[in-house]
Amino acid sequence: MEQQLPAGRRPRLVSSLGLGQRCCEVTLDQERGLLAWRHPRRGGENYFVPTSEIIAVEETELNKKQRNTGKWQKLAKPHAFTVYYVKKARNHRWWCRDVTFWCVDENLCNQWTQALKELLEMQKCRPKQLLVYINPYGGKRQGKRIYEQKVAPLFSLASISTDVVITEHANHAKDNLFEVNINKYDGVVCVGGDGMFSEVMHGLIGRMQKDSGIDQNNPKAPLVQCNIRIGIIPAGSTDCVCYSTVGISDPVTSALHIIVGDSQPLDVSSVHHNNTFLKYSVSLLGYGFYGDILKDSEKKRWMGPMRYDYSGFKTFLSHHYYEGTISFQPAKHTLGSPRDKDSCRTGCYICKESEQQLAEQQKKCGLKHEEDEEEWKVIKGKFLAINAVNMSCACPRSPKGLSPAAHLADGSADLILVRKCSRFDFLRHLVRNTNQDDQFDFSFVDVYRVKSFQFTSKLSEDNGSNVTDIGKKRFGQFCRDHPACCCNIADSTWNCDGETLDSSAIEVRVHCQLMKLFARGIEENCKDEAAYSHSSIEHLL
Ligand SMILES: CCCCCCCCCCCCC/C=C/[C@@H](O)[C@H](COP(=O)(O)O)NC(C)=O
Ligand SMILES: Nc1ncnc2c1ncn2[C@@H]1O[C@H](COP(=O)(O)OP(=O)(O)O)[C@@H](O)[C@H]1O
Ligand SMILES: [Ca+2]
Repeated sequence: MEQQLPAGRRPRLVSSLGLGQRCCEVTLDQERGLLAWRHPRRGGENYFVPTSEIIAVEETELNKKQRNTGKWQKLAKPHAFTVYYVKKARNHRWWCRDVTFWCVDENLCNQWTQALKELLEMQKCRPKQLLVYINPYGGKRQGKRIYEQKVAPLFSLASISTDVVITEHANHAKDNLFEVNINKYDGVVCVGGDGMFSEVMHGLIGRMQKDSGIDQNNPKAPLVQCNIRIGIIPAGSTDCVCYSTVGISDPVTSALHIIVGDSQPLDVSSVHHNNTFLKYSVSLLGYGFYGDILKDSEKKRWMGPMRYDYSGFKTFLSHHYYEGTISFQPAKHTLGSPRDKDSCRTGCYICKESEQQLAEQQKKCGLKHEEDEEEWKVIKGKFLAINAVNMSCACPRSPKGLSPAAHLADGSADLILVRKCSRFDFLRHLVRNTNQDDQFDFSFVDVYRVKSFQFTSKLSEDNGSNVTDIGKKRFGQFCRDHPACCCNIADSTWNCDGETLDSSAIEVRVHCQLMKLFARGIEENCKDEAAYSHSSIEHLL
């Protein structure tokens, strides 16, 4: 073994270790945090693992078969250690892989495990204690099984302790988050869909505001950032928040992002009606099409995730449009636009720029909210859908999302207005949400990047403040003068991250980076990475 100690640098371990039946050179560059080896078989394939992506290191006993076939078998009892690490596969999927190295020198083996364990200790962003909420009824009702079989073993491998709550009713997790000793935890994990995530987020953000004496009912209140990260183990029907922040909805991939302690800030919109707080939203706030789908699908929960296809088809055929006024403040602070060709990726410079602006603003005004005199744009019209998205809203049904260029943490939302058009045209727009074509390239679709907006339906304007009750009573009635015109005189419902809102008149404000997830955004495709790892290993070995 060779130890090089250039002045001011941490050592680098280079050893010839056993791997299976052969020998291979293994390098640990402690300064750069890289573990590398060349596989003696598999065509001499190079392996390159950043220590930030090592899950655990364990001393191991080689089993009898391994021992008997090893070339050192007759010399002495070998000593071995196993490294568990993240293996990146296609489509942003991560696996947990392991490799066992051995040698006859016990000291050498200890030196390796010590060095690796010390490097793992230095990863300060990794969680040690997590609070886990499982919705046993989300999606295909597999939440408990998914957690127990796929996630819990990984957490225990990574020495993470957990307190697990299996929810017994809706709002169980949210209410519980107001009572627990939250400072005990490095993060909260939710196992379920977007609705379950929304519940946990409301618990955490609400708890934060309560502890800081902030009144959530004040739409202008400067909210306190929530530094306890949330991890999402996807086990729901749409899993859009997970898919849009990780690139795939896969429980193992998400568990690994939690273990390595990733952090992804997220914009959160607050939704108010008449100075009353209604909800927060991180993904979709949808009126018209997506609101009607959700409302109809709630009655069909027994169908599982299929309910959205059924209700989607039904809602498409009904072709209702809604009249109303939407006013918004364009987001002038951010560098991007909704028609950009590039999308938000890990380390996104547009989101970083917003983070800097936020820090400067907080330095200047502390928690005080700056009075915002910026212009409002007003649009009146008949809409089939009004969608406000804080992130792309990519999900397995719509792989590039409802707004492919939306950013996770730039302090803005994309407001998509789909005006009244023919069924055929609307279908063309919908289909483009599911393929590579541009869903905004239609005369009846407008998209704006905004930092706040308000909506009032024509019905609320006509009836004054007690609109919601009237709207509810009239739901399902149609314009008497034109029975075939699909003009619905009732209101639609807002779909707020998979939950319905009780009011159609709403006031929405985007809060830049109000919370954080155990994620890193979507990574660029791995081709460049492979080239990088190849050159690095050439240099190392
Ligand atoms: C007739 C053809 C319809 C085609 C539509 C294709 C586009 C589908 C894009 C869906 C974007 C969903 C954004 C996320 C919404 C979730 O918050 C919400 C709740 O998800 P959950 O059930 O809690 O996982 N799901 C739905 C469908 O409203
Ligand atoms: N034990 C429970 N029983 C009934 N509803 C629950 C329970 N736990 C959570 N919920 C609620 O179920 C709703 C949907 O859950 P979610 O996990 O998002 O599944 P899905 O993606 O299928 O909609 C959430 O709004 C959540 O508040
Ligand atoms: Ca955003």
